[in-house]
This record gives sequence, structure tokens and C-alpha cells, in this order.
Amino acid sequence: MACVSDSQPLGGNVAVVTGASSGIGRSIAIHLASAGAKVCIAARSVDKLEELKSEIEKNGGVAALFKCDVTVREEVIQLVKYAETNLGPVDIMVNNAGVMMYTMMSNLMMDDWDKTIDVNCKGVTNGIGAVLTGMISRGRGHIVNMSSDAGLQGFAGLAVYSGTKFFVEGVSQALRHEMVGKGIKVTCIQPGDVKTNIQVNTTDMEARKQYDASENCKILDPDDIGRAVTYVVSQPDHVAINQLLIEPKEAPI
Ligand SMILES: NC(=O)C1=CN([C@@H]2O[C@H](COP(=O)(O)OP(=O)(O)OC[C@H]3O[C@@H](n4cnc5c(N)ncnc54)[C@H](OP(=O)(O)O)[C@@H]3O)[C@@H](O)[C@H]2O)C=CC1
Ligand SMILES: N[C@@H](C=O)C(=O)O
Repeated sequence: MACVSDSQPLGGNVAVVTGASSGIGRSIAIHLASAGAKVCIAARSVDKLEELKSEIEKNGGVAALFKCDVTVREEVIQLVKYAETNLGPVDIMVNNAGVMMYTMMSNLMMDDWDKTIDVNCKGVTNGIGAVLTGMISRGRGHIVNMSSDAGLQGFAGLAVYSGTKFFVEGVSQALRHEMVGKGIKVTCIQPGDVKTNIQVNTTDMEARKQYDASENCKILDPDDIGRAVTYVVSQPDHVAINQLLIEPKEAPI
């Protein structure tokens, strides 16, 4: 590893961040880059990725971008190949891309259920599958999976979403055990409500009106999560922060 300093603890590292075109992923990419990591930013919205790449470079960071739908396994494999060719072997994989739609189970919005499962579950397994062999062969790597406090507790109005985050927790915990002795860390980030545009895809207003509590107190900023992820991946080699529950002070689960 090269260029490690107090201000750039991630110097020499290469990170891939999915769902980097907005919200939490965008902020994670910015924070990792300012800590010295070279970041490959991925999402479907190329215009937003280009704007982010420019911002990172303007601040002295290094970024590459790749258009990728995380539900398509081959595209995620190509994303990691692109990152490795252009930036180097991937040290940090942040499986952040996700969707959330408030909906009552009784309203049977099954297309929303399918989409949530595809992006939040398969997006994460595709991301893990794309980096795991390389990380094991190098004997180092950190996989950071974006869970939620809804991965620890089922939320009414977010039943399928909660289920997908429980899936992320289960996969991560089992993978962590499998990776003992192989040099690979697996972390779940578990945010409470964060101020992003994640709710724009909700069409079931009955569910949102009844269960969305994000207006009830000061919620988190994406920067709070970007900072937390940078902390998690900057620990000494022998330290593994396996879970990080980060919530608005006034809204604990
Ligand atoms: N906001 C919150 O309160 C919380 C959010 N989270 C989790 O944080 C993560 C990010 O959410 P947040 O930043 O809030 O939401 P945003 O809607 O702001 O960002 C979602 C990101 O995911 C990307 N994305 C969605 N679908 C796909 C896809 N099929 N392929 C590739 N990228 C995709 C979007 O990019 P594009 O559309 O360009 O592809 C976008 O960059 C999610 O996993 C979410 O569950 C967890 C806890 C709380
Ligand atoms: N805060 C969580 C559930 O309500 C989330 O947005 O993931």
C-alpha cells in the first residue's frame, strides 16, 4: 500500500461504490476519495456520475465511472473488471445501490416487491460475486454492504424492504464467518432515516402517510454515512467493524 498518511488513510486503496449517482452512495464516494482511495463510481445515471467524477477530481481525488445496473450480473462483473483495469485491484467494495418503496402488503403491489428484491438482494450478491475471487487470491479486501436499521427490525409499510435488508444481514454474517483466515472483512452499515431522494419511487401513499416517520425529527445527512463508512474501512488490519448502526439521535429502533 502506498501514500498512507493521517489525512489520507486510504491512500493506495481502490474502492468501488454502487449507487453512487445520488444520496448515500454519492457521499460515500466523496469521503473515500478525500481519504485517498481511488474510487470507481457506478450507477445507471451517467450524467450524475460524470458530475460526481468532476467534483472528486476538482478536490484532488481520483475517480473512474462505469454505467451499471446491479441487477444484471454480467454488468457488475464488467464494473469490477473496469475498476481493476483503470485503477487497480479492488480493495473495498461498497454494495450500496438500493431502492425503497413504502407499501402495505395488503395492497399487493407485487411489481414493487419484485423490484425491491432484485435491486437490494441480487444487487448485493452480484457485487460480492464480482470481487470475492480476486480478494481471496490477494488475501485482502473489505466488502461493505448497505443494510438499514430495517435489517434489524421489520418496519410496517416496509415489509419487503425490511426483508431484503434482513437478507443482506444474513448473507453478510455467513460470508464473514466463511472469510475468517482469508484476510477479508465484511461490514453491514445500518442507517436509520437519511435525507435522500429514496422515497420518490413510492406510489402507495396510504402506506407512506401512515408509516413514514422521517419528518418527525432531524434525520441523518448522507455525509454522516459517508464519514461512517470511511471510518469503518480505515481501521487497522486486525480490527473489524462488522456492523454499524447509525441513527438519528431522536429515532432509535
Ligand atoms: N435514505 C435512507 O433513509 C436509508 C437508505 N438506506 C440504503 O442506502 C442505500 C442508498 O440509498 P439512498 O442514497 O437513500 O437512495 P437514493 O435513491 O438517493 O440512491 C439510490 C442509488 O441506487 C442506485 N440504483 C437504484 N437502482 C439501481 C440499479 N438497478 N442498478 C444500479 N444502481 C441502482 C441509484 O442510481 P441510478 O438510479 O442512477 O441507477 C442511486 O445512485 C440503499 O441501499 C438504501 O436501502 C439505508 C438506510 C436508510
Ligand atoms: N430508515 C430505514 C427504514 O425506514 C431505511 O430508510 O432504510
